[in-house]
Amino acid sequence: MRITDKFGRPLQDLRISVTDRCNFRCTYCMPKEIFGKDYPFLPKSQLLSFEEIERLATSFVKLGVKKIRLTGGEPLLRRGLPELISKLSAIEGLEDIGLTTNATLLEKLAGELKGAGLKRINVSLDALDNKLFQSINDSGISTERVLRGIDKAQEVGLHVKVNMVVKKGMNEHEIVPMAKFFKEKGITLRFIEFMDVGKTNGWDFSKVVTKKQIFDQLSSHFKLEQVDPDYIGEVAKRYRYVGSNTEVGFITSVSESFCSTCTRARIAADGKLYTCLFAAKGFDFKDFLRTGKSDEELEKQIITIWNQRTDRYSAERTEESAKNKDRIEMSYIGG
Ligand SMILES: Nc1nc2c(ncn2[C@@H]2O[C@H](COP(=O)(O)OP(=O)(O)OP(=O)(O)O)[C@@H](O)[C@H]2O)c(=O)[nH]1
Ligand SMILES: C[S@@+](CC[C@H](N)C(=O)[O-])C[C@H]1O[C@@H](n2cnc3c(N)ncnc32)[C@H](O)[C@@H]1O
Ligand code: SF4
Ligand code: SF4
Repeated sequence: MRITDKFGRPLQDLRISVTDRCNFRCTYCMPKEIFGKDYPFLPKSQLLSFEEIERLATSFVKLGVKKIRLTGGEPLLRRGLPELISKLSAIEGLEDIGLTTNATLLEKLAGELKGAGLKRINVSLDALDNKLFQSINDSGISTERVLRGIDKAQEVGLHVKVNMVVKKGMNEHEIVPMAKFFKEKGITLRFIEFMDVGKTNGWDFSKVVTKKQIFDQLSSHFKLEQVDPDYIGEVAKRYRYVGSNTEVGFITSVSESFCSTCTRARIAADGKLYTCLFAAKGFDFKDFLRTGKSDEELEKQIITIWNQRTDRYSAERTEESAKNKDRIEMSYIGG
């Protein structure tokens, strides 16, 4: 079945945040001043169980979802995650499962994840320089540990891409070193424009490094050619280093919105369904599932929500909306 929203955009991808906890305190995502020792993270009873996630995912796949991405918080902190991947891998009609992670537990878990049916993984790393990386993640974890996780993932046969958030004054000088390093390794690196997700990360237009600025830096070191998208609605704009098969990508939510082809639904850590990364309100599927609703009722509810969807936050972003509009925090919704 294929369902569409008010702008004719089909429902094709589902991103599921499996925990709101993280062992990093990236300054642009979970600043320590807000997410401190006393921060009220969700108790386990308020997270969807694996059975609940499986049930929801099965309904979404029936309604057209082809791709599921697990995220967080840090998804590898959720105990038994490979078990969830096994359950999701068995859903008929689901073509792709991905995981987005900070990779601190990847060296330990890569084999199990692969064994459970995971094929690809996106690792977040914002700098090679260890001091700088530690000042960004604010948790003392080293670049080396992330790189060991990446090596292990490749060793067990997971396809790896790397995500780098670029923020003015934070890590622009790491753009070229990161590109060189991952080009050598044959790993796709994607540069992400700093986004105004949530209300706690001190976002400001002046701190955004745009795709054009990043591209200009790269162009003085590498020759790049554009690559056509693999499918409509692909998040990253892709380029290839001329003469190789290695790619770089740009995720341009701020300078070039991609809302017109957005096919993504999101289930946050608290079991609420959001139809945009920048939404303020979600529909509580945890409560819905826990009050004994049938699969038919579940599917009807998803259809109703998707049919009413009009989200296009990035396309409409203004200084005013970025400052004042309420929106869910990144660590709940998972990017
Ligand atoms: N504004 C916006 N940003 C998005 C959207 N989807 C993903 N992103 C951002 O893109 C960055 C990379 O996300 P990933 O978790 O690696 O997922 P992906 O890029 O869809 O992964 P692939 O399937 O490998 O292309 C994160 O910062 C996300 O928040 C979207 O629909 N809107
Ligand atoms: C919220 S994290 C969750 C998964 C995992 N903890 C990780 O970092 O990969 C998902 C992605 O969102 C990105 N992200 C977080 N905050 C962001 C922001 N304000 N702007 C752009 N990307 C952001 C992260 O760099 C990461 O690639
Ligand atoms: S970006 Fe990922 S690793 Fe960093 S604080 Fe957010 S959830 Fe944690
Ligand atoms: S801003 Fe919202 S509607 Fe636009 S691409 Fe991102 S998630 Fe989709």
